[in-house]
Amino acid sequence: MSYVEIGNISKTYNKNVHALKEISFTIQEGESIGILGESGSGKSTLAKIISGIEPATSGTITLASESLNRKKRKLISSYRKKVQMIFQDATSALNPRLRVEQSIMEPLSNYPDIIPSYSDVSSFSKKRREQQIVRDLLKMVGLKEEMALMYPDQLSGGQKQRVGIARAISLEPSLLVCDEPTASLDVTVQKQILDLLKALQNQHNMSILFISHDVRALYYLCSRMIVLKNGEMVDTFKRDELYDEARHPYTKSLIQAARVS
Ligand SMILES: Nc1ncnc2c1ncn2[C@@H]1O[C@H](COP(=O)(O)OP(=O)(O)OP(=O)(O)O)[C@@H](O)[C@H]1O
Repeated sequence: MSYVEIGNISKTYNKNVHALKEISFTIQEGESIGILGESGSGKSTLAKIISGIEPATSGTITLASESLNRKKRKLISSYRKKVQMIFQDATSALNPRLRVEQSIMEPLSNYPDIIPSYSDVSSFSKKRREQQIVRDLLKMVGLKEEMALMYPDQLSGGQKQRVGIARAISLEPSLLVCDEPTASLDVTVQKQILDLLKALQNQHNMSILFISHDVRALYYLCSRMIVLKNGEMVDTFKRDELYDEARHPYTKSLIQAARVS
């Protein structure tokens, strides 16, 4: 059975904007799936629905055989712990008044019972435990320990995105939803972030849903891709089928656009 099952998800805004129409697909444990589509195709809407941030108008989401039932707060809370999201704009995703260490600890403070498996902290006092967890997470995302005390405006775009990733993986999610996390970064930093996501995915056997309009980023990271156009799923294929003749004309036009840009 698939780890995540998305069944006929539709989303309508203001009664007449059909942002998503009957989207269905599955994600296996440890798999990285790419969602490709131009601006307005429904990518962010899908990301928010799968992350549990926004409700779908209709359809179902199942994670490890458990349905996302938005009417039951306990289920929503357990779902949100397992599915974390990182955003395109790392600056607005971080509270400017919080130090890096506070931002990183924020999600874990909502789940005080969790002792993360990446830190051996069970016998520590609360303060020492938090310091050690922050230290371990900073290391995992390739940031120096000293950065724990900095504020977001003292960090580069790539460093902020790494802090966002540290926050997101702090709860050891099974699924990480990444909504264009590299779009506002320069090319070399983009590659570093993609490499970081790849490494974390391998270390933690995490599934990744990576949303982008950048065919090259998806090709680099994802083993399977889904193409959205005007809220509809028009194509789906494995990574090595990207350049096949059988691709939907819309997919071909996105590939062509990536070649010339
Ligand atoms: N809160 C909202 N209220 C009304 N319409 C919305 C809302 N959010 C999104 N939409 C509409 O839904 C459609 C899909 O938007 P969405 O942001 O999901 O696209 P996208 O593929 O992520 O675009 P981009 O790449 O530009 O971020 C668009 O027509 C958009 O205007």
